Amino acid sequence: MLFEKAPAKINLTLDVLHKRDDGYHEVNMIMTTVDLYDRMSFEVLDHDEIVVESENRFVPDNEHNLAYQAAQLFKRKQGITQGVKIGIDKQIPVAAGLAGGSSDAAATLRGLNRLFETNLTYEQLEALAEEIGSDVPFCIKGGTQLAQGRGEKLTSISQLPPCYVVIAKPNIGVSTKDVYKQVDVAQMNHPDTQAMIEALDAQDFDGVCNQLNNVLEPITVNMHEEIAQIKERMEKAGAPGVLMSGSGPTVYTLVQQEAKAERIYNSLKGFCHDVYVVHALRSS
Ligand SMILES: C[C@@](CO)(OP(=O)(O)O)[C@H](O)COP(=O)(O)OP(=O)(O)OC[C@H]1O[C@@H](n2ccc(N)nc2=O)[C@H](O)[C@@H]1O
Ligand SMILES: Nc1ncnc2c1ncn2[C@@H]1O[C@H](COP(=O)(O)OP(=O)(O)O)[C@@H](O)[C@H]1O
Repeated sequence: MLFEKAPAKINLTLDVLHKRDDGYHEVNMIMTTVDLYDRMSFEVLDHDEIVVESENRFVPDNEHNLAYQAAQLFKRKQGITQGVKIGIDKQIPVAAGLAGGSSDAAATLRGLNRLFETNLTYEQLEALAEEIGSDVPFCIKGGTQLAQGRGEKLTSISQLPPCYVVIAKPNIGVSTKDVYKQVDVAQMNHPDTQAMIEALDAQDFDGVCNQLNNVLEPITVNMHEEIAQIKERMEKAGAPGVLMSGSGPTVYTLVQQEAKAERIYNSLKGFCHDVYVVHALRSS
C-alpha cells in the first residue's frame, strides 16, 4: 500500500476575463496550497476494477468521484490492466471552493505513477490532470501559482509570507457551475493580479491582504447570506483581509499573530462546524 497527501487550496485572487466559446471562462487567479489534507491510500488489485472507499457520505464511491476518474484515465493511457483500491480519508470539506475533489484526483495521478512505477514527469501528469478538471493541474504540484486559461496554464510565483490561514466553511455546499453561470464580466470589480504578484515577491504581508479579491464572491454571497455573516465575524475579531475561496462558500483570513488567529478561530467555532487554522505550503 502507498500513501499520498492531497492538500486543499485557497484563492488569493480570482479574476474572470471573459466567457469562451467552449463554455468555460478565461480566468486569471492566484492559488496556494495549505496544510489541510485528505489522506489517500492506493493498493494494486489483481482484477481490473477501480474501488473507491471513503467514510464521508458526501464523497461518491463510483465513477462520479474525481479520484476514480483520474485512476480510470491513468490506467487507460498507460495500458494498465490491474485494478486499484483508493482510500480517501476526507478532511477537506466537500463542495467548499477548496478543490478537495481536484486535489484527490491529482494525488491519485501522483500515487498511481509511483504505484505502477510509470515515471511520468510533472508535465505529463499535468497534461492528464487537465482532462479531469480545471483545478486539477494546479493540484499536481501545489505551492503558490498563477493559473490562467481555464485554470490549467500555470506559472510558479513567490509564496505567501509566513502566516496563519484561518478557514471557515458555512454548512452549505456550492456548485461551481451555478456560480460561473451568473458571471457578468462588465459588472465586476477586477483584482489587480500584478499588484498581488509584486506584494508576494516583496513578502509584503499588508500588501497581500490589501490585494485579496475574488470576482465570484459577490455572486455566491448573494445566494447565501451566511458567507457575509462569517466575513463580518472575522472582521470584527480583527482579521486584516478576508476573502471567499474559489466559487465558495469557504471564507478565510490571513493572520500573522498566533493569538489573533486563535481569537478569530474561537469567534467562529460556535457559529460554524468547519473551522481550521492552517499554514500555506511550498510546492512539491
Ligand atoms: C472556481 C474554481 C477556482 O479555483 O474552483 P472551485 O471553487 O471549484 O474550488 C475553479 O475555476 C473551478 O475549477 P473546477 O472545479 O476544476 O472546475 P471544472 O470541473 O473544470 O468545471 C466545472 C464547471 O465550472 C465552470 N467553469 C470552470 C472553470 C472555468 N475556468 N470556467 C468555467 O466556466 C464550467 O461551467 C464547468 O462546467
Ligand atoms: N474525491 C472527491 N472529494 C470530494 N468531492 C468529490 C470527489 N469526487 C467528486 N466529488 C464531487 O465534486 C463536487 C465538488 O466537490 P469539491 O471538489 O470538494 O469542491 P470544490 O470544487 O468547490 O472545491 C462535490 O459535490 C462531490 O460530489
